[in-house]
Amino acid sequence: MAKLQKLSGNENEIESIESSTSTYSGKRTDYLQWDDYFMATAILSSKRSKDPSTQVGACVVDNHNRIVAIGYNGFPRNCSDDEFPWSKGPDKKSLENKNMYVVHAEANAILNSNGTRLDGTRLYTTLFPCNECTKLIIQSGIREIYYLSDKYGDKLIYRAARRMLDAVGIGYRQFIPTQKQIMINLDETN
Ligand SMILES: Nc1ccn([C@H]2C[C@H](O)[C@@H](COP(=O)(O)O)O2)c(=O)n1
Ligand SMILES: [Zn+2]
Repeated sequence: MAKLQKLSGNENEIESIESSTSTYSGKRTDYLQWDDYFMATAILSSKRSKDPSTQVGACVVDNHNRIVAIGYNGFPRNCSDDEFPWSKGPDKKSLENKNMYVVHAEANAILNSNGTRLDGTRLYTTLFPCNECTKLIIQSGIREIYYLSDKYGDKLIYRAARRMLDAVGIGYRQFIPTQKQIMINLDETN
């Protein structure tokens, strides 16, 4: 609980005000910080993914903190989630391997940007970008990457991704949220 102090009518007397959620001005203090908001948006977007093992979400933000693109991993438009495989099949090269078909979250976000230029923007993604998405990130002008997980970081394609990002000077940083949990009550009315 935050403890605020203000000078009362008697200038020597200090009045203590207990407040948990607002400042003296009345402003809420427990509002969502920008970075948490953008990563939470990426996480929310990942909830749309049908991938049973890894759901990824991505959110692109401009210099004015406006969200300009969002995406999650899924099959291309009109490739049915009920017909294409969501497993990895017998091996990497099998037609039954989802990776033959899935569009990654970061790629979908870039493709969903609706013609908005992405030069100078930041990418918030729940998983570190692979080499293919990194090529798109570089070409689209994204300048900074915040990621939550790097669970495949040792794999060759992710090492290639880092090599490209380092070469072109795109910064990447693991995101540490300021709050662990955000509750969303879809039934909420004010
Ligand atoms: N940066 C990334 C990495 C992977 N994805 C997608 C591709 C798959 O749908 C899933 C990974 O599946 P797993 O190998 O864990 O079974 O995540 C992505 O969108 N962005
Ligand atoms: Zn990718």
